[in-house]
Amino acid sequence: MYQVIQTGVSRCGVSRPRLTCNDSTFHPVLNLAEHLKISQHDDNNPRILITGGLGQLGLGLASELRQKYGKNNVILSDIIKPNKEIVDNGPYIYADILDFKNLQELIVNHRIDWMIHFSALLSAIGESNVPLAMRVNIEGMHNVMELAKQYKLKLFVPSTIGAFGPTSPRNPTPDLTIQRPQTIYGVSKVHAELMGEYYHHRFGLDFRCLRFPGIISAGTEPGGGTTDYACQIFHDALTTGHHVCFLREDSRLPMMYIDDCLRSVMEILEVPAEKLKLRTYNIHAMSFTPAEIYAAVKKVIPSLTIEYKPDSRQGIADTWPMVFDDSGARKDWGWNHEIDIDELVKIMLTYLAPKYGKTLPF
Ligand SMILES: NC(=O)c1ccc[n+]([C@@H]2O[C@H](COP(=O)([O-])OP(=O)(O)OC[C@H]3O[C@@H](n4cnc5c(N)ncnc54)[C@H](O)[C@@H]3O)[C@@H](O)[C@H]2O)c1
Ligand SMILES: C[C@@H](O)[C@H](N)C(=O)O
Repeated sequence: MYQVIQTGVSRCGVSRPRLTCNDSTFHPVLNLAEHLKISQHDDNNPRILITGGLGQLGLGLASELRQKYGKNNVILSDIIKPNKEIVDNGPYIYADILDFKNLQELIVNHRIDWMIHFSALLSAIGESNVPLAMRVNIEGMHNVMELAKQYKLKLFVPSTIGAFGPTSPRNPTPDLTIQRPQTIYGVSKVHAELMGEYYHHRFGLDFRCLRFPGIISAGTEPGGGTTDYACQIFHDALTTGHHVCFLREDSRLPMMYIDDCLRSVMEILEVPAEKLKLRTYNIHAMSFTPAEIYAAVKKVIPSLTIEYKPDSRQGIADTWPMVFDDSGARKDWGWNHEIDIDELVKIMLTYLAPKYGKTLPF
């Protein structure tokens, strides 16, 4: 009855097996809906589907959205098998963004109103498998955008500092400027920005896009990007006491704590359309180098040591913005970050210390 096929990738780019069923009486969507009771939507709130929801950002966003719009109105999806906690916390469903018909079925059966499109291969993983990155980041995004147009969904797609390249002004980088990225990740994100804006002007799609800095979180792992060192240094500070950094000490990049990032998504989803002068905005919080974050962590954990062993990710970082100009977002819809570098260090270490059985001096 069941067979194993290979499909898509996990967040680390490895092919994952998936079970399919060849029994024609078995209906995966309806049976799962019945099982999870996800057809019982709460009130008149929007019904929201998150793609790629088991990565660094999706779980946190689902939690915020569920608090605001109701648990059963927010459906997490991915191609990864969820653990029990994820399933207990609200509706979760399998959705491969390369499968147009399946996505269409989900949107119809669950009467989806908004879509948050998180599925992607990030910068470093994308360079290690360019054909797959093209499929997931470009073909998958086409599927999502076309369905959002057909079913008149509000669509949020994140972009990134990686959507800029060596010919862009890097300090600061404005909303509208030269964009000639040199990674497949960046190329696919510029394509998503342009397609979303085209669909908005041509078909009236309510497309909203924020360019995120490198996102730093403790509760979820980063998915294979160029900014991942800025998460890893906190784990190393509390375990081995030594961090091997894959970027040079002076590589300045824009960064943001996950709470600010998730709040930015919650806010942009609700901004009245007439306030949006752009459909793609930069958002900024802080900007630091490995040497600066090392010094900030070392203030709390003086025994921490670091060595710099730049690898292929250095070549990517060298082409990215150092500081984002997000004055457009601040002016048009009131964006404001809350967490700076010292606060970030305090939050990350406070969150992670119990996990590693450590006590902190504050
Ligand atoms: N995390 C950051 O620092 C950052 C910064 C800028 C922009 N973004 C963007 O935000 C979004 C979410 O980022 P993240 O850090 O959570 O990414 P992540 O790599 O942690 O998660 C991406 C998810 O996409 C899923 N995926 C891969 N192929 C798929 C497919 N065929 N169908 C469905 N899902 C598939 C993966 O299983 C994974 O769970 C991405 O679009 C990313 O480009 C993230
Ligand atoms: C910056 C962002 O898009 C991601 N963290 C990456 O490094 O690829």
